[in-house]
Amino acid sequence: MSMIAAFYGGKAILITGATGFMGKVLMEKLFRTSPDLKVVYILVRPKQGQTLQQRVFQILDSKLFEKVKEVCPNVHEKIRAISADLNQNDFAISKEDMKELLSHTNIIFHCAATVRFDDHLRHAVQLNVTATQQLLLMASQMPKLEAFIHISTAFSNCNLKHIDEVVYPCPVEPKKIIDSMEWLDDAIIDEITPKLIGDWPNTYTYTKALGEVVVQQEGGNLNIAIIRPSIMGATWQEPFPGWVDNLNGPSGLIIAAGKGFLRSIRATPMAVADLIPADTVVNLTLAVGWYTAVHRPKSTLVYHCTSGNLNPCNWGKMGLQVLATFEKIPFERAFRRPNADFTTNNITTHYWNAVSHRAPAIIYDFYLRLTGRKPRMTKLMNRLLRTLSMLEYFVNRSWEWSTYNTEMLMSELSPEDQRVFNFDVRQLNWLEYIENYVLGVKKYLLKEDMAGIPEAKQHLKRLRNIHYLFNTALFLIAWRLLIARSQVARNVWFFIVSFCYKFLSYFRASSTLNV
Ligand SMILES: CCCCCCCCCCCCCCCCCCCCCCCCCCCC(=O)SCCNC(=O)CCNC(=O)[C@H](O)C(C)(C)COP(=O)(O)OP(=O)(O)OC[C@H]1O[C@@H](n2cnc3c(N)ncnc32)[C@H](O)[C@@H]1OP(=O)(O)O
Ligand SMILES: NC(=O)C1=CN([C@@H]2O[C@H](COP(=O)(O)OP(=O)(O)OC[C@H]3O[C@@H](n4cnc5c(N)ncnc54)[C@H](OP(=O)(O)O)[C@@H]3O)[C@@H](O)[C@H]2O)C=CC1
Repeated sequence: MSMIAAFYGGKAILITGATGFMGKVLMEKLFRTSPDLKVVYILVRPKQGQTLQQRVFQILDSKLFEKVKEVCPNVHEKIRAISADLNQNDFAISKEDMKELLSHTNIIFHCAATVRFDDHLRHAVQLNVTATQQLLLMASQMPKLEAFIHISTAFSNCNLKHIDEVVYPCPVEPKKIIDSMEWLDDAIIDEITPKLIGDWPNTYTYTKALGEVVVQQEGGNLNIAIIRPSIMGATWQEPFPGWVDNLNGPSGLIIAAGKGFLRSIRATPMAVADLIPADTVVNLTLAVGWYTAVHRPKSTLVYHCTSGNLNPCNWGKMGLQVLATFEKIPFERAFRRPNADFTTNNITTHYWNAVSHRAPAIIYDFYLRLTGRKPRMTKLMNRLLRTLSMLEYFVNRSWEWSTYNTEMLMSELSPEDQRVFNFDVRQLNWLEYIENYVLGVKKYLLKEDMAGIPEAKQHLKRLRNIHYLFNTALFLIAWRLLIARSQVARNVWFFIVSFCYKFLSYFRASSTLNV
């Protein structure tokens, strides 16, 4: 019997960010392994055109929850969606709901965050720092609370090269940042943002670092742990391989490459691609929840959920495997044949962006205009280039994350828990994982049917022929223009033609002799 699964039985669990990528995988695993848990409270913000219940049903109706519905048929009764907006005071939770949360909650998993790299500092601070502070305050009023698990990111200290499992101080105290956001106007915040974030690459990683400091400073007597996942990718094994439902991290780029839009990316092939499957993160998170509640460590422990130091894979290997998978499992209606490459300096990056990204987009938009349709490719391409420029920081550097706490926790688990809540990335076969990831992107993100693969392959063959035809025509036109203008080119041309003629004459003469 799994001790961790048994621990969550009968518990009231509060999850923020349950409608997000990690939150869904976390809920799924909780219900599948501890169907006898008491209730899962989820803080959900109302979305235009969707009630809270509709949002919950949409999640439960997805393929991700198929197994859960078998082991926990009354799962919908155990999820209690609470209307909440983490941007508001007291999260805009009603008095009755707040009372219920405060009096019942046993464990908190704080996953909600803004993960946008380019978010305005005010918004990023509000969600990633102030909301964390407010949640801690709520937690301190929960008499039955056993553990508070805060999800951060391994990149919260990406301004360092070697990162230990400790909370690092920030140059400006989070409290001062929170205060200043209250009275500074947007224009001034825009102006001081680069100075404030200093050597952090974006507001996301900076505010996640501030969030950790808040957790450490304001955790009081709570049993707290911080988990730092690296780049969360599709599921590895559970509930099935390849599940993914948003475009963050590599997923968006896999689509862009598979559809033929992405032709080159500025990346260092040998840099470590620190991907971590979402189910691995969730297994560690649940194990940490158990350990923190049962063993009550004296200080706040930080757990790195990374792959680089235990089972490293680099971007070169990952990119090649992604491309190899497109050969077997192509995406439908590709714009061009998937064929991307890495560039390593500014000049080649600009060159390939112009030749392989912007030029085809302009040509295609021209064609759309000619055929009376609305041009859209240039806009899409500009968006892709903007995304690439934001991700570049992470694919041209390597970091070392120590994993002492994570390894310690692994050794604390019973063999059964090590199996059921497996977070040992040494067992991960990257090539297999990446193939399943690409397949998952096709099935769950693009919603493409596997039956369409032969047609997709045919389409790619047509694109290849068009590509050859286009290149040949381009070469002939260029050559013709060159010959018209340059004596040297003419001489080369006559030399080639006479050489070919002589070769053919010789070949014909020798074949006649043989007869
Ligand atoms: C020697 C060998 C050579 C071999 C060569 C082989 C080369 C092969 C290459 C092939 C394949 C490539 C695969 C591997 C490459 C991997 C690169 C991976 C990079 C990973 C970097 C991760 C960084 C990790 C940091 C920390 C991790 C975390 O803690 S948090 C999670 C990370 N957060 C994110 O990823 C969020 C990023 N997104 C944003 O910040 C914003 O969305 C944006 C700034 C990118 C865009 O903002 P914008 O306002 O313009 O748009 P938005 O409103 O958000 O969306 C508009 C439309 O664009 C779609 N969208 C959104 N995000 C993405 C995305 N990441 N990629 C693509 N498209 C995206 C969105 O859905 C919208 O679409 P519509 O609804 O249709 O309008
Ligand atoms: N994805 C990754 O690669 C990594 C993620 N992380 C961390 O893991 C955690 C989960 O990330 P992930 O699941 O990918 O993120 P998602 O963007 O998929 O999910 C974010 C969640 O936060 C919720 N949320 C955002 N704003 C509010 C608000 N104002 N009020 C209430 N809820 C809100 C979202 O709700 P809604 O559905 O309404 O938008 C959603 O449920 C985050 O803390 C992130 O920093 C760490 C490392 C890597």
